[in-house]
Amino acid sequence: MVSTSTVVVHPSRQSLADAAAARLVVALVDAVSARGVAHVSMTGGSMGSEIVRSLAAEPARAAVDWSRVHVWWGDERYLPAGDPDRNDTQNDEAGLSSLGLDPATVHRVPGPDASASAEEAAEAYAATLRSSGGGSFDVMVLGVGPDGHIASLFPHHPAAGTAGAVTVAVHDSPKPPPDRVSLTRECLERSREVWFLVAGADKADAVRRGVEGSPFEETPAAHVHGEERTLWLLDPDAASELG
Ligand SMILES: O=C(O)[C@H](O)[C@@H](O)[C@H](O)[C@H](O)COP(=O)(O)O
Repeated sequence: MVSTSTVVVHPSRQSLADAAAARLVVALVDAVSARGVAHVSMTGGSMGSEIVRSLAAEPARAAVDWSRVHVWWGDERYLPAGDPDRNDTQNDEAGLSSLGLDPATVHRVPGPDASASAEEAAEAYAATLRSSGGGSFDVMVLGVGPDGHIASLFPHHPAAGTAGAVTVAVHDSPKPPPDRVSLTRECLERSREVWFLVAGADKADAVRRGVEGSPFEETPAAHVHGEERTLWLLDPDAASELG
């Protein structure tokens, strides 16, 4: 059972980030009170850091028992730990490390300093997902590329259609850097809620295709839904081509 998409347009990029952060606080509080633990998957890209920056400034964040929150990433650039181009590094710099998370439940994808290949890193991340109760997320936060990619699942890319696995190594990514590790589509969908965070006129066509429908090979974002809810959280520019 997958949910239909709900579109929410915010007055600006900043209010999109702020509202998404507030929404995430409530989702995490509810998950911890219902199940004693919360699993959230964060994203790279500009909006991935914007929501973290807003979260770090959100007064209500104090309501979250961060020691019970597991943080994952929908994808990671295959670069050494601490590399400025890694998604987790950029999220750290935006304030992730100031939230009070337990480092043991911040699950970082191994880089070439801790694995022999992106394939080995993907396998290790999958093993962590299996052993840490991940692979079933309360919230899956995803940015969307101008081409309709999500995580590191790119249109017409051989890795995008990977089935029967929760992670995949991606090479020759059309968005640099070329080597990455990504959750697969079926893993992304093991989420109670999927939230697409999208801002900017350059995404308007991808948003239209994502919301109104397009083949997976052309628009992976159109084929990832939450089990309970799928939200397209947009600024006016990103929503500008919706009917
Ligand atoms: O590793 C990455 O590059 C991201 O995970 C990627 O999927 C990103 O979320 C989109 O490309 C949107 O990025 P922007 O919000 O910066 O356009």
